[in-house]
Amino acid sequence: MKRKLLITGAAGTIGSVVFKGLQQDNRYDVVGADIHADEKLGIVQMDIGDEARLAELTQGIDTVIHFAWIKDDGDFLGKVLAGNVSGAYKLFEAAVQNGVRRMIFASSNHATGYYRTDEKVGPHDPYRPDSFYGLSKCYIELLGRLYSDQGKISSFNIRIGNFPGDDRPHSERAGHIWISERDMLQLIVCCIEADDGLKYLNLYGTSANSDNYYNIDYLEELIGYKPEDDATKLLELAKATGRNVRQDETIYQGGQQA
Ligand SMILES: NC(=O)C1=CN([C@@H]2O[C@H](COP(=O)(O)OP(=O)(O)OC[C@H]3O[C@@H](n4cnc5c(N)ncnc54)[C@H](O)[C@@H]3O)[C@@H](O)[C@H]2O)C=CC1
Ligand SMILES: O=C(O)[C@H]1OC(=O)[C@H](O)[C@@H](O)[C@@H]1O
Repeated sequence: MKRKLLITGAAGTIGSVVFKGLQQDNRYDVVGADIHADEKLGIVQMDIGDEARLAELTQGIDTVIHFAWIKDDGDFLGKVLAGNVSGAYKLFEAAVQNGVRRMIFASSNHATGYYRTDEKVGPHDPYRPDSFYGLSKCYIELLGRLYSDQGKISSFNIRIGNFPGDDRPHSERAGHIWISERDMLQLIVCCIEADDGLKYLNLYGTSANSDNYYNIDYLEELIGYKPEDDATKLLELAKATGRNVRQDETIYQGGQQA
């Protein structure tokens, strides 16, 4: 039987690529949902704050892939807490009520953005959020930890590096954290298909960048993730062909200067 997937934020930069990729994979039946419905693309309407709609959409779902996000870090009490964090809670509740097997959450490199750029960071290093945005990602990761420890759902948090939407790295910083479209799709499939015994996982989502800030090597053995692209090489090529590469090396991995 096909696995039934729900993708939130399916009209967004990453969600649209993943939605299209998974629709073409005959192992899956995919429902794409977003606050901006798109009839042509088959994306249904859903507001992450609407509990009744979430209860409806999570029925019969095997795996939820949660990308929906309101990008406004300036409004901590409103958009961040009352929007994104509360929305994630409502989604988890609906998923658990409907017996969803696994939640894959689009976390971010900014959950640990205050590590220095000369450090190599792995999933067991302590949180070091560099913004309210990063902090809210930590909070939602821990929501997943709680539900997982309670035995209610398997919960994976992918700390995505940089996915700009045109499938190429644009800056020195991206050279350390970028992920290509095909690697993102592969990683999502690996997370969906990972052993049911894996109840909780934090991982960094990047391509095989030669200068990665993060340790991702163990993922091949653990979940079969074998990234094919390397931002460092692509940036060298870009420079050689005269394309502009932003010089934005910073003190901290998340891009903060102080
Ligand atoms: N693009 C990147 O480089 C990175 C993205 N991420 C995370 O990945 C996720 C997706 O990122 P992008 O695709 O870049 O963002 P995006 O802004 O392009 O997509 C977000 C989608 O969520 C939808 N949305 C917003 N509010 C909603 C609501 N109340 N209910 C339902 N849908 C709603 C938007 O309409 C949009 O289609 C986000 O959670 C983001 O924090 C993490 C690290 C890096
Ligand atoms: O750090 C980065 O480059 C990216 O990190 C994120 O978490 C953001 O969602 C994305 O808009 C940034 O571009």
